[in-house]
Amino acid sequence: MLLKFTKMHGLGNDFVVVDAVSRKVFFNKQQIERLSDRNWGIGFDQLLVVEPPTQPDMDFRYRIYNSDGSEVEHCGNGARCFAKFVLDRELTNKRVINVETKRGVIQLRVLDDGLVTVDMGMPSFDPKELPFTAEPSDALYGITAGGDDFLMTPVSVGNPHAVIKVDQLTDNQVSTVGALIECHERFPRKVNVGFMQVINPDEINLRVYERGVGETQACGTGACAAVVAGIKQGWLSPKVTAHLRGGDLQIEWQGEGHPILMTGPAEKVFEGQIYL
Ligand SMILES: N[C@@H](CCC[C@H](N)C(=O)O)C(=O)O
Repeated sequence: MLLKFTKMHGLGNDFVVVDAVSRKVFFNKQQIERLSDRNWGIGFDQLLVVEPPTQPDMDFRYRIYNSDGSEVEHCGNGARCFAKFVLDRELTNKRVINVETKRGVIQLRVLDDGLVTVDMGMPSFDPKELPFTAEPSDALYGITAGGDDFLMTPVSVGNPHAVIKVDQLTDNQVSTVGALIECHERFPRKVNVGFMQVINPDEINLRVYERGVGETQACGTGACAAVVAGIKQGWLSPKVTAHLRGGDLQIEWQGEGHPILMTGPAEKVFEGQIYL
């Protein structure tokens, strides 16, 4: 089968986006792994599959797969690219779009300047949500990886994140510690690992070792997780600029009972077709 796709990115976190509204498309794990390969396929961090809604009052459903073929609950940069995709393809003309995801319903708002604000839903600090094996606590949690001890905040923003505050961001720490914690036995469904350097209460530097992918240029849910973790720990204010390797995201969280808002860009790179 010849598959039409659009290559997109949000701050360098890259996606292949497929229209499964106009024509049904299904992928198995092996196909996703092959397509995601940067030498043998197209190359992407996540595959986004745009489908018709299954519930009334919803505009679309979209499914998200990591490059290792695992299906995930949520993707911040992907959500913004999804919004640009459905508008560019004229699958909708709405600028406020309600979307079903595996994590539940999210709402996307396309702004006049082309940026997209995503209502990412409420965070949860309950370790059972990630899941993470620990007793509930308001404090930081300790974890040992590679013989070293780290303090982290486990947080679910729909998908699981472990946020570690560091003084300096280093390549070695992100790749080595990130890979160890991603697959740590205390996270039975694995975890995305964020390394956050607090510059001041309104600004952070962040690198994320993503579950099922490795380090990416940017992670939208990772930025949300880092900011809400920083607010929860008293380090950050309610509106924060997150500097990622691929650029900046604006994250807002007014505290318990409020959703997280994420604003940033979405870009189309090219369209193509490939044999599945
Ligand atoms: N890049 C994404 C997150 C994609 C899913 C993640 N790797 C997971 O397994 O939960 C983002 O921008 O949020």
